[in-house]
Amino acid sequence: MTELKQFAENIIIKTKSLSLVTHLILKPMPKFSFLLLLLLFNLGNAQNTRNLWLQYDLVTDPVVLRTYKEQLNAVDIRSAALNKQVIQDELQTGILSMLGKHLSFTSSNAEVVIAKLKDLDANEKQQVSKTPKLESDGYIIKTIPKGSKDVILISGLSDNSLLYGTFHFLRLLQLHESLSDLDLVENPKLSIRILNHWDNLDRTVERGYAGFSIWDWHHLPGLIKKEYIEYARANASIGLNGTVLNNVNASAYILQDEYLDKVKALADVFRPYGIKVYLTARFSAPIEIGGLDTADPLSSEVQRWWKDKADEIYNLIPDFGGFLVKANSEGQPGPNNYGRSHVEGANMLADALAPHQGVVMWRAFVYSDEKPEDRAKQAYTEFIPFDGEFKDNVLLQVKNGPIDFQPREPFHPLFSGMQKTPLMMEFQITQEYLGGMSHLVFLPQLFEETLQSDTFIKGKNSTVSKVLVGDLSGQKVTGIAGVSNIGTARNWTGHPFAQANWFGFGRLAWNPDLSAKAIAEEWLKMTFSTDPDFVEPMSTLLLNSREAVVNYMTPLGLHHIMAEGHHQGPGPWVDGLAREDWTSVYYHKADSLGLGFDRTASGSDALSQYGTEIEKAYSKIETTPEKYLLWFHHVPWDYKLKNGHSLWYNLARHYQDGVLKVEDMISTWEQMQPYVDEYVFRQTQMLLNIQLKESKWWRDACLLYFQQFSNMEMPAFIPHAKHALDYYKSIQRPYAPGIKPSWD
Ligand SMILES: CO[C@H]1[C@H](O)[C@@H](O)[C@H](O)O[C@@H]1C(=O)O
Repeated sequence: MTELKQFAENIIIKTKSLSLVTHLILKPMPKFSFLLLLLLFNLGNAQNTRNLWLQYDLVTDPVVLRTYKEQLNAVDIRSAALNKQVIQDELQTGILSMLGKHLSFTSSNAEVVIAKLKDLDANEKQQVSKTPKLESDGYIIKTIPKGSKDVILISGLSDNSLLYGTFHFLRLLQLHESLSDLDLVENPKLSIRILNHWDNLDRTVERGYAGFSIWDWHHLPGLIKKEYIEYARANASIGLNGTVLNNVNASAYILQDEYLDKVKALADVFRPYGIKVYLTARFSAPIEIGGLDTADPLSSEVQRWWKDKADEIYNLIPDFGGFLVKANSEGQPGPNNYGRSHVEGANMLADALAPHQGVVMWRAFVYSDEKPEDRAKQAYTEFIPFDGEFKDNVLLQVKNGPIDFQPREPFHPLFSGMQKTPLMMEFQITQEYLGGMSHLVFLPQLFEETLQSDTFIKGKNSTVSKVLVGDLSGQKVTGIAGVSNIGTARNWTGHPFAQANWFGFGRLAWNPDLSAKAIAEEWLKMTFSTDPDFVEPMSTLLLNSREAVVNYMTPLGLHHIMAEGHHQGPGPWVDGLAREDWTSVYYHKADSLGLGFDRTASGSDALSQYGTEIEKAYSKIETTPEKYLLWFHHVPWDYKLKNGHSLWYNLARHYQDGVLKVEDMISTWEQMQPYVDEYVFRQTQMLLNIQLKESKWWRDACLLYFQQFSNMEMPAFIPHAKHALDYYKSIQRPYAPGIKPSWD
């Protein structure tokens, strides 16, 4: 009976969502109900992908399990009025699930003490007196002697710091790390760590591939869904502290009273998890919902309207974070509509929020209807003249690259150029240009590449990450935003591996210098298994996945050759059918001489926006890193790259390597069945096969399209090129004017 009970306990514990059920029914349960439960749930090796990285799997190594069980019996949560319950519940759920035992929460004899620095006793205070300075969200986890035994102290300055410390502590157990002699100090390097939801009020999600918006506006504020709590918990566990609820292509209605009540309900749910709510503000709201006939930022009635609106919001939500704004880009209204500048627009909103300590996150993604000579230059050209003119509570939110969330872009030149303005990074977690929910791409690799790029603004090693955290400019408000990939999909993100990108974004938001490798290992262990036979091959798979997608979509610096509108699948032959002048050649410039966009002084001169070191290095083909070659240069088809082969040969090689990498991913995954649940195994297997098909589609379509310009033989390693040709002919769309495919 004891064994059966243990067995049932383990299985039930594995279904984390049922841990409360376990709590209530295990002890008094008679024998037959165990069997019934087993039959009912028949859970086997059940990962519940809704639990994300908070699986809290039972520790299977008997030595580790025994040690943890001995070490953890009682916890003393001394402070944290606001989120004390959240901390206690998380510890109980985590420990019950991982160790199969209940913790008691008591002040006597506890092995773990969770308390703000000010609530420590004299002995504890003395033990931590030499710890480095803590920021408000920072924490320490330190083993200190107390009487005859060791106590683990989790401490910090604020309520939230204790929450973050608790999640870190639980992570140590998830990763099977030792709990002896702990001496950890963590400070977040960025103050605003935020998700941007591109969620519309009708619950569609712009560029969302994981179902509908999780915000059920219709039933709010009356119905508080469990998802809201799980969402906040997941974000808190990785250190995120804010969320913008609505799309940057905004509806003004979210600012109406009726919606603000709904927003308040969400803010109330998120507060104990340290998550602040922000909203996108539509610049023309004073007209659309305020009854004014202008939204001119210099009009006093418009200024009054925004001040009153801010007061109204803060009255409901005292810790409201502020506004995100997309202005004068892709048809959105903005100050330019009234002949005013971005600074005049942003500062007007900043004034309205300042009395409440709110911030304005003004987006630098300006993409005008006028055809610019080179879209990559536009944001820099428009914003540099305003450097230093924004109010203190304005941050300029800049996409990682100068075009638009491509599989690979050089960093945005505003990160080196705009030195007197607080800059926020904007990454896209949803995979708009990276295969939607069908492709497995581990984005922390992409994020790391941007964050560790050298801007050279204060000499070598002036990385983008240092710019962001304020080390180089001394900027006080700092931040990072990630465009969310979350939706109503049962596993939150559609592709089960897209959860890793949400997780990875959060971890990098806390510390932009973490390595993608460390993040991959953490996520795999927390989500699936700590077995090295799983973690090692799978982290290699994750870390190779980003280069695979770059290769089969846009190798060697190619960009924006995706199909028009939806951006899924290849479309080098057309971009914007309605715009004759914006046909394919705009981005890749393929012609009989070569391929690539000349952004040097002989071309659009976008390169000069990067400062002298980079300009000097990249102005010549020979000294430009090959990964950015076609971003900056128009390269002759027969130009010999470093390996001695022509551009054309190398292009084909990259496309083919991308496909081969996906084949490798499939064969690695086939070996992983024992470590993951059946459904996740099959789902990922099917998705990888779709990815393989689409990688070939990309390869064949792009190579065949470019071949008509290169006029060179398809290298022999490209299989079935002739079949692909038939396929391509069947899907091809109109060409750039004057260009005829060679097979016609
Ligand atoms: C929200 O609009 C998006 C648009 O869907 C997307 O295609 C482009 O990447 O960028 C825009 C932006 O970032 O504003």
